[in-house]
Amino acid sequence: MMAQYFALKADHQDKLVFYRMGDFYELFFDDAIKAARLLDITLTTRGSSAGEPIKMAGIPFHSLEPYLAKLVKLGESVAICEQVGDPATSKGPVERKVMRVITPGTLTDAALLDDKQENRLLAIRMVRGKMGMAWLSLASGDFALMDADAEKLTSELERLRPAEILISDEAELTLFDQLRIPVRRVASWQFDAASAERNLTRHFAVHDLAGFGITEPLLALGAAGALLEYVRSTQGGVLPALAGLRVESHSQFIELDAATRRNLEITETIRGETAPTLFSLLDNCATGMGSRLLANWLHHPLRSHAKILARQSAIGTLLDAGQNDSLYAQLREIADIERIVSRIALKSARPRDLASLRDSLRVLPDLAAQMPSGGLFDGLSHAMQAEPAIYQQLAAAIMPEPGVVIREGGVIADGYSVDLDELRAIQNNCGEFLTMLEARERERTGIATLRVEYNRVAGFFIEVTNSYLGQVPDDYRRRQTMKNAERYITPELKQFEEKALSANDRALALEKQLFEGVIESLQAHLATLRLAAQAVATLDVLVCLAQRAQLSGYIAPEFCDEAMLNIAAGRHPVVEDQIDDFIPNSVDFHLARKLLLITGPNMGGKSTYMRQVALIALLAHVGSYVPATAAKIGRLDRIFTRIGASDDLAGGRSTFMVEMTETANILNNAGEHSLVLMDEVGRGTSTFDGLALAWSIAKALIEKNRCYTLFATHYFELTRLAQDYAQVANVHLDAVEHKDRIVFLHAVQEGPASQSYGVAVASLAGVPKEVVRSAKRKLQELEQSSLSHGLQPDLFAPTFAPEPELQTHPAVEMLDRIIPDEISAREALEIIYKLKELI
Ligand SMILES: Nc1ncnc2c1ncn2[C@@H]1O[C@H](COP(=O)(O)OP(=O)(O)OP(=O)(O)O)[C@@H](O)[C@H]1O
Repeated sequence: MMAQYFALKADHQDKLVFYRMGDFYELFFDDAIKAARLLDITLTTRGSSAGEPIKMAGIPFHSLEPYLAKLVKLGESVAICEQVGDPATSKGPVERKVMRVITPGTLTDAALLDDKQENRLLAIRMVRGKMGMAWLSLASGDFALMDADAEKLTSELERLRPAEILISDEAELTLFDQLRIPVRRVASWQFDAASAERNLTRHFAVHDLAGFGITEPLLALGAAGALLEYVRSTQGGVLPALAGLRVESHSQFIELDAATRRNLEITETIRGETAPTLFSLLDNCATGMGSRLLANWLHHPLRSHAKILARQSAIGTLLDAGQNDSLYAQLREIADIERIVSRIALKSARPRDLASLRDSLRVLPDLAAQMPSGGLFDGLSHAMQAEPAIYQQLAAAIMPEPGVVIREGGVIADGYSVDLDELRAIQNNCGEFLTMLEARERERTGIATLRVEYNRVAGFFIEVTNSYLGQVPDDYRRRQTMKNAERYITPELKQFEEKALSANDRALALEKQLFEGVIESLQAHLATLRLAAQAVATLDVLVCLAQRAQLSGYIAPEFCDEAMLNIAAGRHPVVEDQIDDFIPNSVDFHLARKLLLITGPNMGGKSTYMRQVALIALLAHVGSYVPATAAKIGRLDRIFTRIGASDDLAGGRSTFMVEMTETANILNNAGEHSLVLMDEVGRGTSTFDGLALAWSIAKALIEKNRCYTLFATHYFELTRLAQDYAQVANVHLDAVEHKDRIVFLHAVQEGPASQSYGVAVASLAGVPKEVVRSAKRKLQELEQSSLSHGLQPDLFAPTFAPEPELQTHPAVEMLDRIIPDEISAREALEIIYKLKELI
């Protein structure tokens, strides 16, 4: 048996092998040690191998799923090895085979998947500063490719949040080893683009991939090849039918780098929790498909105004129609068609999947009829009217409430197959037949005590007590002799016995075959069903956004081509949901006003204000309504944020290093259509360093990047930038003393903050009066001296006075004029003397 185990394990070195032995799955050797630790199960030993006791740990077969769920969450992969031979008849160990391979990125099982999250497998191929990415969500069938610059790796990982990553065994691992995502290395030849292209054209049965938008060589094709090979290996050697192939490009979406996705707390808080986030606030979707699509939309704000407006006007239509509650109620009745369809494609759908699909398809025409018309809705309605034949077939084939597993039967509806009905009738009518036979035989033979019975040993028989043996007819064949009676069988009873005993087995086998037939016939409709699923998800998200717009008083933002970002009385969607009196604030950016320096006390609301601007811009580009009274937005291509101090200790970078890396990314990439949020940049280092950096960074953003910038700072000295640059404006948040407490006003006002709040806060916090008094005196002194010397004279003037024009040194000028090939050695020497004099 161990030899069999070693042979199987050899093919699954990097996975935990669950080896079925009777009612248990056992793990051996290192797998056992690991599983015992991860699953908190007992580690034992049994027998020995190479003189060492064999380490072993096991779990009962019926509690497999929760253990799998736990392992997959921890990023482990599992190969499940079942007994496929019959223990009763096999000589030596029962034949075993790996029947299922479960890896974090290739899950399709409803029990192991998170309803609200896409589960993606991502393959990456890096070549000289570029990377090709291919990702597939096996549970939804979404398959996409993209080429990008290799430096976008972190932001892409943050955007796609894969559950598992494949890289070539030659790739540099350092890029990935800090990740908490399981990374699997596969042979580099699997990343071959040419064979991937051939495989894909064959898979989709197309001449070339131009129809998918692939007209030139893509690095991502190689990644797709490795990805599909891996998927094939986890799915028993068969590649499931893929829904299609998309090629994404950065230019479609507003770019958000990794830090920005985290800082804006789109689907995860900075601390890694799932709420409160923008997604947790907005997600009131009726279906898991809707929730996943909403998360996807939030991470992929669109650049195309036309596409945004299509979504926005659909939300407007829903608001006008006022039927959101009833649409929502209908959507609640729809199952996760998207995932069911993928399980159908993988041929792993269960009976209840088909029942849920049938029940959902029944609702769809009503839903389509109830939906408003025009715009996006026409396409959605069309997609929802999946061919009625699919519903009819499922309705005819599947029982209203089918059994959980096909092996136990009770799945195929009565009336679907004559043969099955007959087999079932035999089982159901067994008792009736026996009573009827008994009555008839009693009458025929005149033996009143004749009995027709069944037991497991003898099967069916007619029992006649010894005293009546003389009356037994000729067609009775003796089957068994008892003490006081004889047991007989007749040809009729024999025939019945055969039918009855095998009816159950045959019915189960036939049900399985019919069920597989239904799954097979659905293969032709996968695309239609997927479109229907997408349409439901889209409607769900639109209804959800419309409901939020109504509930929280959001408005439709306007878009234009001028350079502007104007939000009137905007609110932070998440913060406003959590507190009672949120103070709305406006923002107004245009060509002549591109950087806002925000000053104000701690807790004044600076971060909230900045984030709300970014979140409103983001929501607007998702197509949603936004929390404001009016908004007008010009072209936007990227959103960057540098907010808060977050240590990346695991990554070995200090707070300040993280801050500067993020800042460098902004300075290198922000353009005039970008929105940049800078929160207290420079505070991670000494005051002078920090101030100097903050100043230069702000200057670069104004002069070079020319982006829309919200720049919050505690360095009051920076407010002077407004005097130097017309595009800079100071705004501030204020706090006032009220009785014995400090009240934050949270309203953004023009001009720099007054500096005195620090002392006021100190006083309110109970700092002794004499210290406060002395601080006030010192403050006055400092203010006086800065007034007489100009702001920050000794600190700043030397560093930040405009740098004098560089004058070229005469020696350099002279050198510049020399043409070395045209001078003699003697002239050269003379020149050296002259140069010497010039220095
Ligand atoms: N516009 C607002 N209306 C009402 N309350 C607000 C508003 N803005 C912020 N707040 C409240 O003030 C708290 C502090 O806000 P925020 O973190 O934005 O301050 P901050 O100025 O960035 O502070 P720090 O400088 O310490 O980071 C928030 O948690 C929120 O409760």
